[in-house]
Amino acid sequence: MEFPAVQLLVLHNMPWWQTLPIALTISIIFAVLCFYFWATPSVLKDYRRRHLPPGPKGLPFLGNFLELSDSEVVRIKALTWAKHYGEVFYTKVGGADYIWLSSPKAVKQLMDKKSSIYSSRPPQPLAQDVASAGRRQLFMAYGPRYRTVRKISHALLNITVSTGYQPVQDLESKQLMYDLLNDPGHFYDHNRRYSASVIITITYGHRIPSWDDPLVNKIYSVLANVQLFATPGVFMVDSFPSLQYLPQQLFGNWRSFGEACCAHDSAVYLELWENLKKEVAEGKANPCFCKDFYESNPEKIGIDNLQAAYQAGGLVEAGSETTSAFLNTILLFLTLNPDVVRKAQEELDMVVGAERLPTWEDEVKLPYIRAIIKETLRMRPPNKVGMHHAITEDDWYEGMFIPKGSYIILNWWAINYDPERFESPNQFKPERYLGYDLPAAAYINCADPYERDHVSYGAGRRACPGVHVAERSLFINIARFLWAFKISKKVIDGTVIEPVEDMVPGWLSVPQKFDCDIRMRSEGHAKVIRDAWLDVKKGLKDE
Ligand code: HEM
Repeated sequence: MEFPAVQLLVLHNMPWWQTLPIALTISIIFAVLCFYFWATPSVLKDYRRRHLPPGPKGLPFLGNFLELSDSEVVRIKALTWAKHYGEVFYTKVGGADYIWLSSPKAVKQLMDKKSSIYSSRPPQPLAQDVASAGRRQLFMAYGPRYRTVRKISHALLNITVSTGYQPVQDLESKQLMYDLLNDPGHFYDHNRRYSASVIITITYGHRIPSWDDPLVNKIYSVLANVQLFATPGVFMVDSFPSLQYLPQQLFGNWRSFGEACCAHDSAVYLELWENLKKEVAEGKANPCFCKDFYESNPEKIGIDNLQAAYQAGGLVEAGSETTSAFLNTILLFLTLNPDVVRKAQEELDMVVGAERLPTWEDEVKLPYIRAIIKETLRMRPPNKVGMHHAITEDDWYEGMFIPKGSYIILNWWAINYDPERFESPNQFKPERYLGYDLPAAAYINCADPYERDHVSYGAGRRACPGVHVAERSLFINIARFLWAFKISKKVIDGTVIEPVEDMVPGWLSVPQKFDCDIRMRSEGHAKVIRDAWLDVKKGLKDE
């Protein structure tokens, strides 16, 4: 036990300048420990934390960061932990508490019924404060500004207004079928063009007639930024928000990166917004959300120019890649499941016949098509992690303490894959949804949480306001696609090419490009598609 004493003696005999590095090291360790204890809640500071939900033990300082930082494996962990620890479990990243809601009941009781305190978003110094200049609705904390932007998006996307967008979706869907007929090899980008064109027409009043349109490049360059800075684990600062107070050089220069993203994204959105204002001034603006929004004088309700630009651009972000990812995922699952294609075509032939395209009026008579869409949403929720909300007050659930400020995660991988509700959950079986006669939007509000079809449109006050637009796009295109085309695995020189089933790296569940073979069912079907598109095209003044 004489070691410390010997050390002290040695230090004592050293000239003072030689003790400096040791003193510096000790000070840094002391400062880091003080910072950690200041930033990290503990049972010592709050005894109620003894009642936190159960969960996997994490490492000191890091908590469960390492297990949660790879977005490709989080969903597997999320499922395993839900099985092991139950419907509400706890993980930790640095000083942040993560509460995972893994049953329909917990989601209903907390996110839906107590939505006034479960509807914020966690702090994201990079993704929201710096890279989005605090203005992206999707990442915005609950508060007066959020309530204003939410009101705007709901006014634009509620069920009545959304019905008014059907002619836009009908027209774009006719072009999509025509493009698939003439160039089936590029189906992936045709679906993306469709989705971008619908939401850009609704928002800015301009179509995207081709995937090479320069506007698409601009918008997708913004989406690429979002995909990068929103992916958990890529930048430490959004997992450990208190790191924002330390020099950014220690953490990948996150601030400079965020500022560069913000400069780029703001320039894209401001240019679109300023062009729109000019069109309105010159009396040339087409009817669209931005025109009505600008004419309503957004400054009057506290929306500055940049917020207005992000409000419009944010809709395009939220509505384009999500919709096209699902269209492409459905085609992937159809390629892998020829029996499903056969059953869907039997239904379509019986209800629609071969002489005309399916329309929205057919939807109630096409339960199998609706079931295909629900089954895809169940199997591939829109992101790989789960949807993060944040709680703004302390709360309790069945004897478990939920501290204010916790990340509340809608664990859709566990809920949508629960074998008790969905037998053989890894199998694509649309039949399980026969009898679910309502659209997804109606199930979001159903009183019995176990009657909900899936949770892939979120929950509570943050649930997707674009659900009506999204569901109409998925229905009309999948019904028309299956009515018109055969789809199967590609065969080259007698060899069957298995389609890639993986998703692209990043946060969102976007399928990778994959091979499949798409052909017309008959010349009669091809003629209906050609006539439908050429007829609509005649009326388009911009082409
Ligand atoms: C299949 C397509 C889509 C899916 C699966 C989807 C799903 C989601 C989910 C899960 C959320 C977050 C919910 C939560 O935090 O609990 C969300 C938010 C949002 N979605 Fe969608 N969405 C889709 C399409 C659309 C479309 C087409 C639009 C616009 C036309 C849209 C607009 C929005 C907006 C504005 C938000 C932010 C809501 C907020 O934080 O207040 N979405 N969506």
